[in-house]
Amino acid sequence: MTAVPHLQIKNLRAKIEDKEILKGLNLEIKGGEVHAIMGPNGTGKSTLASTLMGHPKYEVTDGEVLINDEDLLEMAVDERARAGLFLAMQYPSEISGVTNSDFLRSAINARRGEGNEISLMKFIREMDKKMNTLEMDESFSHRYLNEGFSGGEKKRNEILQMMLLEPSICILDEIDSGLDIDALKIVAAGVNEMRSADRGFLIITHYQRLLNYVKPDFVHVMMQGRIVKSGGPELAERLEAEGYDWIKEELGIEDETVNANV
Ligand SMILES: Nc1ncnc2c1ncn2[C@@H]1O[C@H](COP(=O)(O)OP(=O)(O)OP(=O)(O)O)[C@@H](O)[C@H]1O
Repeated sequence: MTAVPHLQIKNLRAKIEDKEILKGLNLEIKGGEVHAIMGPNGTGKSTLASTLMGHPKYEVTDGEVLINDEDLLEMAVDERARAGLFLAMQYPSEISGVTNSDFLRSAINARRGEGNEISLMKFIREMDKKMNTLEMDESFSHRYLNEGFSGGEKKRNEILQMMLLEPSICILDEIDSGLDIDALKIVAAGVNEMRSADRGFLIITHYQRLLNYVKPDFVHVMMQGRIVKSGGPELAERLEAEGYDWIKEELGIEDETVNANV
């Protein structure tokens, strides 16, 4: 029996160009759980996602992150992916000259390792199946990665990648932005299909509407580079209805921007 995946973030601090963005963030995600993070613009949500994935522009200055009890921060980006971490990016990159299917197959094989590559037939079958679920036209498999994709098509493609890679800890950074209502439901169905006891999710979003379709177990509010409040789905409903002022008042926060607390 494989152990339940587990991500532990302890007192994480990170900076970019001498500006501290993450200021002692704590969070724990286990397999089977869906966590949502909401928070005002510029409070460090994407920084958290990129820091966890190992983007070199962020420097970790303190704290610890463990994935299945192993030190995530010591791992190179590809090792993090192999350890089961996945990030669906807020702004996916375009790569001209590399077809979507070549990219996806390389990513799967890199994860599976030498000698354990997926056969071409199996890959095509899997990709077709997942593209069907996401209602993506077959042409997206041979178009260059994200090149000319609309905002919503890029987001669907990120979820396609997640479905094919089958990671154990999935970070979805504003996967709902740019999606029309039908696309939102399709993407949410893709995420829900992936929910299992073997997989945990961290969903970064500004809007309750995604959480109507992907029901979170925990909702966290991030301000000034750390989690300042946690609750259940009712917290997201209150944020949608009332915004963030009540939390700032409750916690005595005068300015929610990260600069205010440097
Ligand atoms: N290269 C950089 N130099 C200076 N500051 C930066 C740099 N990159 C990011 N930042 C700052 O880091 C802060 C956190 O940005 P981040 O994208 O993590 O916020 P966010 O909570 O995801 O915001 P949003 O909700 O708008 O997506 C912002 O104030 C941003 O301007």
